[in-house]
Amino acid sequence: MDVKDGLKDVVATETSISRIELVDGKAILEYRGYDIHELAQNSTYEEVAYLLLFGELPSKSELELFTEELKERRELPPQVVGLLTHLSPFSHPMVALRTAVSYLGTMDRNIAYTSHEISIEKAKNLIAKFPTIVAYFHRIRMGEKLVHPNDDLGHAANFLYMLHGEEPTETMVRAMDLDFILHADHELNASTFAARVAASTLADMYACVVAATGTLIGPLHGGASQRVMEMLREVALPWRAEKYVQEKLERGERIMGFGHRVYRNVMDPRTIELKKLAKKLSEEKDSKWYEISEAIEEAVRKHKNLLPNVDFYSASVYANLGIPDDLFVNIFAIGRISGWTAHIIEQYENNSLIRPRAKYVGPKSRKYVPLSER
Ligand SMILES: CC(=O)SCCNC(=O)CCNC(=O)[C@H](O)C(C)(C)COP(=O)(O)OP(=O)(O)OC[C@H]1O[C@@H](n2cnc3c(N)ncnc32)[C@H](O)[C@@H]1OP(=O)(O)O
Ligand SMILES: O=C([O-])CC(=O)C(=O)O
Repeated sequence: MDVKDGLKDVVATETSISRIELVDGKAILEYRGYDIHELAQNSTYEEVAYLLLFGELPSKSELELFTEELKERRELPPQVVGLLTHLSPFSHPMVALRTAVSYLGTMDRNIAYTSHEISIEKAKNLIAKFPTIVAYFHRIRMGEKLVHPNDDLGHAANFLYMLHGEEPTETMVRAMDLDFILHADHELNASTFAARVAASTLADMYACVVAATGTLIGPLHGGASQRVMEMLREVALPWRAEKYVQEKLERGERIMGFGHRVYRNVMDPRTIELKKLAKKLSEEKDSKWYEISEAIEEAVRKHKNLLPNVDFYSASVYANLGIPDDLFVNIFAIGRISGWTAHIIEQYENNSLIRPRAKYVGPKSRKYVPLSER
């Protein structure tokens, strides 16, 4: 039996949602056939979420309808708000998010149905409610009054408004929107795979999304950006980056926000966009985080020849958007929920139970010893 540790390079399914291809030392990332750089430049998160769910870019009227539908679904049932107020304020916001998702499932009479129409309804509901859950939990734990969704604002602007309690600037809105677009999908990453494993048993969509959120929080996946921010704070000054990196590598420790299972020695196309965004925000807000990030990037390239991944420059972007460190992974989830739900639907519609084999390496054929003789 051949074992592929971590399923490295194993092609486990077919998908028409996103494509990653490495060509001549460059990476291509496309959502439904559209290049990520073009989407980053021209699109909005609502449009990208529609594209991921339905496979095509929406017409003007389709986009207007979809945007309206999301707005109508933003508010949380009072029971979910009640749940959030009962959680420990010390709970990680990602744990609160997955708990709220699970609770939403208890309120859905159609929970067990996996038909296309019903699944699309659930997906719209989750995409619309994710920002509200995150913003509400944050305000509740801080002892602040809830700021309800504002129908005059788009998805990204409304999230920042609910979080901070004031309307964000044009630059902040564009930055948040772009960040959501860049995080919306990424082929068979660990959290999407977890969602698809759950979906392959025909488990309900809430269960699949709980599996995905539970997987994203890990520091080797979406949880890395929070650790990147801890590192930026620890380094504190750009000139200290090189020594910090060198010593960390000498101790055999990993530098968070670097390395990638698929983009090995190839720049993640999202990092290119996020770095530009981080630079732009640093010019308008605090330049410190970007400058430290650049110094760390240079040092890691020099001492380990590793490239930054999507989580690296996200950290300085979020810091300049006034987002607390422990909400970083939730921001990732707000973007990724469209991709997760699209993958869950794709799995339901072309399903085969995901159940690989394991090579057994423990002791074999042992004789049972009665308790009294042990
Ligand atoms: C959204 C996302 O999920 S993006 C990834 C976010 N995660 C992180 O940023 C955490 C830090 N990065 C990592 O731990 C890894 O790069 C992963 C988990 C992302 C990918 O890991 P894998 O594909 O399994 O690569 P693997 O762990 O085999 O590493 C290959 C080599 O690079 C090294 N390496 C990989 N990433 C790092 C890192 N961040 N810091 C230091 N060394 C690293 C490994 O030590 C190993 O070196 P060696 O060959 O000298 O032993
Ligand atoms: O694809 C991966 O392994 C991790 C990643 O970059 C993502 O989920 O965005």
